[in-house]
Amino acid sequence: MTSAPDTAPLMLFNSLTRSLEPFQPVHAGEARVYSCGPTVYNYAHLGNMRAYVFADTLGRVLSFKGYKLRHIINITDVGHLTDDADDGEDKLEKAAAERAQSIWDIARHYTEAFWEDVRALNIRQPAEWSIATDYVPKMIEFAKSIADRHCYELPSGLYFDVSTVSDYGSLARAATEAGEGRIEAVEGKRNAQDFAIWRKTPEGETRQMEWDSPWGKGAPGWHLECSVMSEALLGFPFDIHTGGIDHREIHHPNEIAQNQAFACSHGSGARFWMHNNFLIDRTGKMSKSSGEFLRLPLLMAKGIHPLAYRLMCLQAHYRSELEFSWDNLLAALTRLKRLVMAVAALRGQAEMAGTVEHPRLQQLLGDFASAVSDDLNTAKALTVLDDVLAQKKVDAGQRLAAVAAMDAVLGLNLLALERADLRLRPSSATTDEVAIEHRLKLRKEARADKNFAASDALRDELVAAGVEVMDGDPLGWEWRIEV
Ligand SMILES: Nc1ncnc2c1ncn2[C@@H]1O[C@H](COP(=O)(O)OP(=O)(O)OP(=O)(O)O)[C@@H](O)[C@H]1O
Ligand SMILES: [Zn+2]
Repeated sequence: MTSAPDTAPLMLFNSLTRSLEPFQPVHAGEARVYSCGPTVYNYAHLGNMRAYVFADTLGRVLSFKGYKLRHIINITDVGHLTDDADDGEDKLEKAAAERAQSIWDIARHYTEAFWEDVRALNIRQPAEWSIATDYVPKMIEFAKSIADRHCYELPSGLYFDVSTVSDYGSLARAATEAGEGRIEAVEGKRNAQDFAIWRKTPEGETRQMEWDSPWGKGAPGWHLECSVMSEALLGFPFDIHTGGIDHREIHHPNEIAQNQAFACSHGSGARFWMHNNFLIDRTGKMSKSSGEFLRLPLLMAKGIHPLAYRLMCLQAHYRSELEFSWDNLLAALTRLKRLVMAVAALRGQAEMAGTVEHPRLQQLLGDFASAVSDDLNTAKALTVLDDVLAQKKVDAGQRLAAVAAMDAVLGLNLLALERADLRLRPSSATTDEVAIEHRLKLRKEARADKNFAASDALRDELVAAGVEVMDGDPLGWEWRIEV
């Protein structure tokens, strides 16, 4: 392994100022990052996972730049309504009622499914997964401390008065104009954008999840949760708060308002607010509410390795919309296979990673560092990796060291994967590895006997079972992926 000759300052796009700013840590040598986590009422779709590939890449870049990373991702198991503003029902209560199941079972099931996707995408474990329901007592304390000066009570809950903080909604920019009408008209609200930080259980009803509070039985508001967990685990101000770009409009402005109220001397609570753009498909933003949506396990069932999706994300800039298409994904899979084969070949040539001394490689490491330091330009960084692999004349051990340093940022697991690991069996396949190897052996014998009719028939059988025979390729065969 080696450290990069890295002099480029880390520039990150701050949604607060809509500009690139140099990263200066609040605590010397450390980077504290909070990412809004999934609402666990359903499976995460590929779009949701883009948000965590982005947050993970950011964390990896911060580690690469030498900061000691403390990353928190929360799990929202209460409080997120079917509309991001104050409209609708709690997403988890709704799912539980529809399926006649306990909320706790639903939350556990989807949390575990989410964690599987996280592992499959080689997203590093955060320092903590903070579970919202574990923090309710702290949420009540937080709300109590700001209630007198910033909140008022209505029959439906405790509301935050957004006129009590300066510049409410400046993160969203358009919030004031778009604000009217985007929020359920609750009788007695002082401003259209005021939001519930505590929702009382309506008289005569019981909720599966409810807690006692000074404002009666009820549940916390979603925005309150992230303010409280980020403060409790990272302290105000911390360095970077991340989320999908939809959060720039309501959720994060509301978090900021609460943070301002709680700790007025620390501004918005975080120095940087960073947002990934959407994964879209032909119908627009991929979302759970839209019924059919793509999940990572579906890709795997089709025989596509999950890291091909990670690579597809890295090929685009996190602030650009990324259109999902099977062609795009299959192209990423092909690129991943090439990378894996090239690195496996290097591993075959070098016993172990050496130290990067070759000037060309040092220069490429510098280019890589500049690319990722330029607001996480992973697309460019990937082309630098290609360049390293193309330096056929340079010592393999040194190249391997450079690849290792780069893959620590890209997270493609290039030092461990073999091309055969990418050969995922599609669930539609009607044969297995043992039967395939057996047929290939028979086919080899038939060819040795010059029995080409038999050899062709065996090949056709394999094709019919979803297997491509690759004469001349060391791997010998591959699953055919039909999408
Ligand atoms: N299509 C998308 N592309 C990229 N990020 C997304 C997309 N949709 C949601 N996100 C982000 O995914 C993260 C997790 O979102 P969450 O689980 O709260 O989803 P949701 O809002 O309940 O569902 P929906 O997918 O219907 O919007 C958030 O940071 C959110 O901004
Ligand atoms: Zn949040």
